[in-house]
Amino acid sequence: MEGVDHLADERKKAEFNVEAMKIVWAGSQHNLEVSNRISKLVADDPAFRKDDRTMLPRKELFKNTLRKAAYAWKRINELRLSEEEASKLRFYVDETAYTDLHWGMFIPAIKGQGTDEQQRKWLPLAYKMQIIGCYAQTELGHGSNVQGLETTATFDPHTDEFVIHSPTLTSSKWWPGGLGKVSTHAVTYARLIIDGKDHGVHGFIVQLRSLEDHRPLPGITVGDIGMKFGNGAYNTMDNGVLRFDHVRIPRNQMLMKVSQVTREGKYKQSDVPRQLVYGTMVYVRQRIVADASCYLSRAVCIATRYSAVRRQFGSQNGGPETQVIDYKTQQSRLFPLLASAYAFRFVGEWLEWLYTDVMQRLQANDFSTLPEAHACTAGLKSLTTSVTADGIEECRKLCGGHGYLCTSGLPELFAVYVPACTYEGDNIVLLLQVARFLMKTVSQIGTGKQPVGTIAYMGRIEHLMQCRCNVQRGFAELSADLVEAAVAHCQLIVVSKFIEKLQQDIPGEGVKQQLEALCGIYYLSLLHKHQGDFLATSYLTPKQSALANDQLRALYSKVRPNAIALVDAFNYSDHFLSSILGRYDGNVYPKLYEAAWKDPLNESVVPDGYHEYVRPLLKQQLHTARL
Ligand SMILES: CCCCCCCCCCCCCCCCCC(=O)SCCNC(=O)CCNC(=O)[C@H](O)C(C)(C)COP(=O)(O)OP(=O)(O)OC[C@H]1O[C@@H](n2cnc3c(N)ncnc32)[C@H](O)[C@@H]1OP(=O)(O)O
Ligand SMILES: Cc1cc2nc3c(=O)[nH]c(=O)nc-3n(C[C@H](O)[C@H](O)[C@H](O)COP(=O)(O)OP(=O)(O)OC[C@H]3O[C@@H](n4cnc5c(N)ncnc54)[C@H](O)[C@@H]3O)c2cc1C
Repeated sequence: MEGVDHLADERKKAEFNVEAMKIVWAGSQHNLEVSNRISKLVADDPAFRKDDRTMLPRKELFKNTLRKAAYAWKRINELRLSEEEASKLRFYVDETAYTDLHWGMFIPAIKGQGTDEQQRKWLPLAYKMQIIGCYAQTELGHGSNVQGLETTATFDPHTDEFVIHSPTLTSSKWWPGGLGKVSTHAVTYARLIIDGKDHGVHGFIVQLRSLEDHRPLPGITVGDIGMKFGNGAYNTMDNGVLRFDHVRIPRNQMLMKVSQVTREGKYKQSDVPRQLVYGTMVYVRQRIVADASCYLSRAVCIATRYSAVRRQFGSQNGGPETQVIDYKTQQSRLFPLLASAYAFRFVGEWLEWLYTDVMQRLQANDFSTLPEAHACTAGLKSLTTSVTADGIEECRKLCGGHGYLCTSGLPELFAVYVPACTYEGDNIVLLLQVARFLMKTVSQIGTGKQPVGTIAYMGRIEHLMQCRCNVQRGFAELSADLVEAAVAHCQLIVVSKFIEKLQQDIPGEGVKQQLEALCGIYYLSLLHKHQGDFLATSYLTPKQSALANDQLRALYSKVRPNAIALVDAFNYSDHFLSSILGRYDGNVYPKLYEAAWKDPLNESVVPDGYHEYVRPLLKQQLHTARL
């Protein structure tokens, strides 16, 4: 029935102040107010409709994305939205687009690696979208191994230019989002060659297309790399291929904050670590961690609401069947994901703080925390995206058969999210970076250097102090185990940041108690999952392990009556969730039934193709039957 809240009884069970929890989730009262206002703006505007996305053919889908991006930009200007509001608007429009790379990577790359003069020249154009940019690093032959990139930028002292060239097929740029059909410019990563000497990979601003007719400039071959996984999903993005045939750009289009090339062709390195060339990746990894909780919470919200609506078995004396959320097996799969969504929210907040702190230190030429920032952003990006991608798939299974329908919202959510495990650094490659950082720390403990920050605990582990380890020896051989150690290190960061959050003043009746329960579920479910390791290393006795498991089950019971309210606190509109199973009012069955009839296949009773392909078969059977 329309207008009836089928989850009303569930909402009445809540033992905490949901409005106060919304503030905790949003980060502040201000953030909540902005989110409410902007999400309503988007949801109320039919131009931002997205329920047809999985049905559109690629060309139509892509054109539709261009239309939405242009319309969003128009609204941002008409309403004079602040940068914060504009990025919220793009978030609620909820459609991956070339603008993600323009705002998320092209502009940050110029800000982070361009000189003041370069920023003054390029940023105003980019901010007004008078040029549109992408981040062209990955090639057909190399993505993870950035030092292995093959595109060249050769300095020509006669003309004071760089010649950008793709010497091999494998040097073709391959994957950059926004490149395929839209970008006019790209921050392009290429090997700097001066006088025959290779100075490694550097960033260059290269114009790709005419600002008049959008055709590729001479020497440029550019296009889209083709359909990707899933319907709708990431196919709204024009991931591209790009080749350069001796394309000339002025010398001042090399991004020169980290290193410079003079008019005479001298290569100069600033007094800053070379790794700052990778700075944009560190920034985006941090953003991806901050976003992981949004994707996971969205899937968890759908699965939790539907689990309260869905009933299977257990009817007593003709009464209603059991809500599937009451099965302990459902709880043991769902509640750790609910807890992870909150945990990732808080670690994301902390990482944002860490990143800001590192940037401030860099301004003051203090590079001491850069290795930790790299390890934390790389490791947490890997951990949170892996758990989130697996978690979305688990939520689909938690919704049974209906979870497989596109109208559940889960298939597209998974398809759009799962590449996060690969882009911005393959998750295993990133964990190997964390492992390297940990091994380096161990090797330094023996020399008396006291670890600080997220690795301070290593200084308190007795047997590590006796370790004498060489970072390279045995690293490759033991890399699979080291990756496990890196994951455990990142899990520890997440747990400790959750606990630190609980030490803060958290207003609102019952809010802190719910967060304490979720924190317990987060670490006890990890402990349960890895109990073999804890038992094998004698960090736990079998008795302690059993007690921990009892405690975990008790926490599931504690969270159960609050589950719906805990996902309501994410504050997602039905428009944003885009899921019949996750509807706020729980009115699932009539809406599923209604939606089926809207499928294009049901536009005619007899399908296209019947007369060519089905009818002849039936006729043949009639003929055979008569024989
Ligand atoms: C729809 C969903 C959206 C989510 C929304 C998010 C919102 C944001 C908006 C933006 C949207 C973006 C969407 C995403 C698009 C994807 C874009 C890409 O994939 S772009 C392409 C992304 N591509 C990739 O991510 C490629 C991944 N590969 C790499 O990053 C590198 O090749 C490498 C790190 C693996 C190795 O590098 P190599 O040079 O061989 O280095 P060595 O191993 O030899 O180590 C030498 C030393 O360097 C140190 N160090 C290393 N890195 C850093 C750092 N960053 N810093 C500091 N230090 C660093 C290292 O610790 C070591 O130190 P030490 O021990 O000597 O003291
Ligand atoms: C949707 C999407 C959007 C993207 N957007 C952009 C973009 O805007 N700009 C851009 O420049 N790039 C972009 N990329 C490219 C992306 O950054 C790379 O695909 C990513 O960095 C992984 O690199 P790869 O493809 O070379 O993987 P590979 O390195 O070839 O990985 C293949 C396998 O090898 C393993 N492996 C690799 N190296 C090691 C090692 N040292 N030790 C152990 N195992 C290893 C990996 O774990 C993986 O299992 C995008 C990719 C995708 C999927």
